[in-house]
This record gives sequence, C-alpha cells and structure tokens, in this order.
Amino acid sequence: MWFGVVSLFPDMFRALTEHGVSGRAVKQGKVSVSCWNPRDYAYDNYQTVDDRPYGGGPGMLMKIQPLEEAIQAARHSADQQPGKPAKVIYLSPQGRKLDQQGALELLQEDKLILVAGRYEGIDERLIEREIDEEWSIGDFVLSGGEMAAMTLMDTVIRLVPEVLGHNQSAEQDSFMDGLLDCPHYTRPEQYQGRAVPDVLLSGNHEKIRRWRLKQSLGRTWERRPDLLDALELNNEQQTLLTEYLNERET
Ligand SMILES: NC(=O)c1ccc(NCc2ccccc2N2CCOCC2)nc1
Repeated sequence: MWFGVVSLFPDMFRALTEHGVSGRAVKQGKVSVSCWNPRDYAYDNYQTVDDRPYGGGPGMLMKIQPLEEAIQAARHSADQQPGKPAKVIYLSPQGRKLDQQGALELLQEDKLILVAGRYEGIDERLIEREIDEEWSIGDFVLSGGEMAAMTLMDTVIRLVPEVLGHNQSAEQDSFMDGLLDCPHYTRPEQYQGRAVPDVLLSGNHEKIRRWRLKQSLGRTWERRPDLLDALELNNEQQTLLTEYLNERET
C-alpha cells in the first residue's frame, strides 16, 4: 500500500512510520509513506503558505499555489508507482464518516494521497479541482488534518494482508464482524480481589469462543444497540445474546 501525504508538518507522521505495527509495516516495505510539504513550493522570501479569506472573518486559509503544487508533486510520484491512479483524499469535518467498512473500501485503492488541512481549511475551488473524496474521522474539530490522516492510515494499514500476521488478523475479523470487543484478561489470576472468569482457564476452546462471542454480543447490546440494528444475528448469536440478557437479570 502506497500513501502520499501533503502536510505542513510532515514530521508528525513519524508517529505512524516509526512506531508499532504501522512502523514495522513501513520498515518491511509492506507500506510506503511519502510526504510533500506545501512550504517547499512557496517561492516568496517568507515561504508564505497561508492566505486571507475573501469575505473576511477570523483566521486564514491555506494558500492555493503551494498546496496545489504539493498535491501535483504527490500525484506525479504516485503515477510512477504500479497500479491504478491514486485517490486524493481530504480529511475534514465535512467528509464521509470513517468506519471499519470504509477502511476496507479504502484498502482496495492501493495508492492514496491524503491532504491535511491547516488554518481554517482550503479554498473550495481547490477541493473541486484536486480532491476526489472528503473523509472525516468523527464529529469533532482538530487543529489540523494530520492526526485525522494518521488515524485513517493506521486503520487501513492494519488491514493490509500480512501486516498483522495470520493469528491476530483472525481476531481482527471477529472484531470487525460489527460487534464490540469482548473483555480481555492476563496475569495474575487474582487481581485486587477480582478473579479471571473460569471459562478462560478451562482450556476448552469452543467454550471460550462461545463465551467471548456472548460477551461481545451483550456488550454491543448494552453500549451500542445501533450497531446491533445493522446486523442480522445468526442462530448461535441470537441464542447467546438471549442467554447473556437472561443472566444479566439474575
Ligand atoms: N473530524 C475530522 O476528520 C477533522 C479533520 C480535520 C480537522 N481539522 C483540519 C481542517 C481540515 C479541513 C477543514 C477545516 C479544518 N479545521 C482546521 C482548524 O479549524 C477547524 C477546521 N478537524 C477534524
């Protein structure tokens, strides 16, 4: 998976490229991340990258020319890579809400260019001309698009085959079946007077699978019933959820 990033703060992306699962994926060459900084395309003495908004109002916008040239440089580099043309994505509160299903769709793109806005955003005409899709990581405002871009990138990188390795990707699948995750436990068996559920110590893998699925179903029912509404529960899931809710009442 190839990522091009257009940002005034490329160093921020080291959080993704130098740490953890995403850092390993980059190191192993399963994922590549290249950055283009609009400031490198600002040719005036002050390397101006912001500009005043028509119609007045507080704050500034990103200056069109440096940003446009940075996006075009990223496109040019993407075109050197094999595969279909890159999709150019702008992270903004006005975008399509990102969720696991959306991340799966983005994974099919092979090459993504992510534009991180700063100041109060960018000129609408530049969006119309250069941006293919606007995406949002949630209904809240960030100081810039970088952390939204890294959030999108991380959730997509985890879906790249072989990044998580075979075993964990199985867990990932169960989580991605639209349910909340089950509770997890590790040593010690007795922690501050609270024990690990016996089933997890039983070594009975089928019982453990059913227990974990029951917990995921019950938690989803309790905390995010909206997620349940979107699912068609199979017989086993329906039975387990009913058991969970009956046990809850006792
Ligand atoms: N939810 C998200 O995905 C998200 C993404 C970006 C973002 N901020 C950068 C930004 C990008 C585009 C437009 C405006 C802005 N903002 C700049 C700062 O002022 C507020 C508006 N915030 C939240």
